[in-house]
Amino acid sequence: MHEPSTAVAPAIEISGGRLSFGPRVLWSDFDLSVAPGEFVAILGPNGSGKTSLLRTLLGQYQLDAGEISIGGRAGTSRGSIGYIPQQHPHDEGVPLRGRDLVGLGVDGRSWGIGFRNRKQRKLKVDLAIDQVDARGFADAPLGLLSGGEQQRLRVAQALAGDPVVLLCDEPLLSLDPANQARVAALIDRRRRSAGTAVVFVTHEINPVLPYVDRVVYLVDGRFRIGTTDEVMNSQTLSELYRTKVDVLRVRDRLVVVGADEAACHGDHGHPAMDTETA
Ligand SMILES: Nc1ncnc2c1ncn2[C@@H]1O[C@H](COP(=O)(O)OP(=O)(O)OP(=O)(O)O)[C@@H](O)[C@H]1O
Repeated sequence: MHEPSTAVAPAIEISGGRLSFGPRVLWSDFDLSVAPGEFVAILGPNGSGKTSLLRTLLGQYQLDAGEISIGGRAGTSRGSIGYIPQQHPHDEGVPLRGRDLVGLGVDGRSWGIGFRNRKQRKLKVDLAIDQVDARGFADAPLGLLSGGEQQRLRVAQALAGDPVVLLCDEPLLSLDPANQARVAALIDRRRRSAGTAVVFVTHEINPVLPYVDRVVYLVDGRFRIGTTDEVMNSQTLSELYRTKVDVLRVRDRLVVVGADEAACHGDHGHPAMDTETA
């Protein structure tokens, strides 16, 4: 497991956080401190508030109560956060090259238009492209690239601004297993080399299992935060889902049995995790 540093300010600190929409409280009394370089997976059934947690960190949703700081500074500051969305293929007609997409991540950091800054901008873009091994296709039109190639460029875009925190919203969805492994490894490499804290929303923990330091598991207003072993066990998930859930380790994968049914029959309305088919 990655050893988080204790000497520096947390990359993310949420204390006493509460978020609700009308009468629905997604979570309250939520305390989470994420160290630089730490990899935190956010799990839970559909509608449990995973994306809303990311949106709160992005400053798009305001807490009803509690406080957030990023990199030791109160509030959320867009410049210190990188964001990787779900994989959505770009249309073939999109008039952007991969390099242009990555450049948008650099421009978010307010580079000027002078000659020197143009040169620095190009260096930054090249570096980000190299970090995801995308030099071979970065100049091709985005719409002609595979889903995995596009997603690697989105990782580069999110990292181009040297963020303190990298927020990932199911970035492996609809990628094939080889590309899932590749994108997950890229994110892991970055947090180890640059101390970027990673908050990774996912329905499927297995592709990131080797990298996860801690899990935040949300179910219907309840949550548990701990190491993978502390959270991903039969007792803890049965308590969270309020029904019998079994967590089995099969080779190097986790198989969760019973959570899908619990989510379908509970208030959540949709299946929870697809690890049963893992
Ligand atoms: N802006 C909003 N206004 C009202 N309700 C919202 C808003 N954003 C989210 N919600 C509600 O909050 C709940 C949690 O949504 P959220 O998208 O965070 O869940 P999730 O765990 O990410 O789900 P999924 O796995 O389906 O992506 C849902 O019931 C959703 O309808």
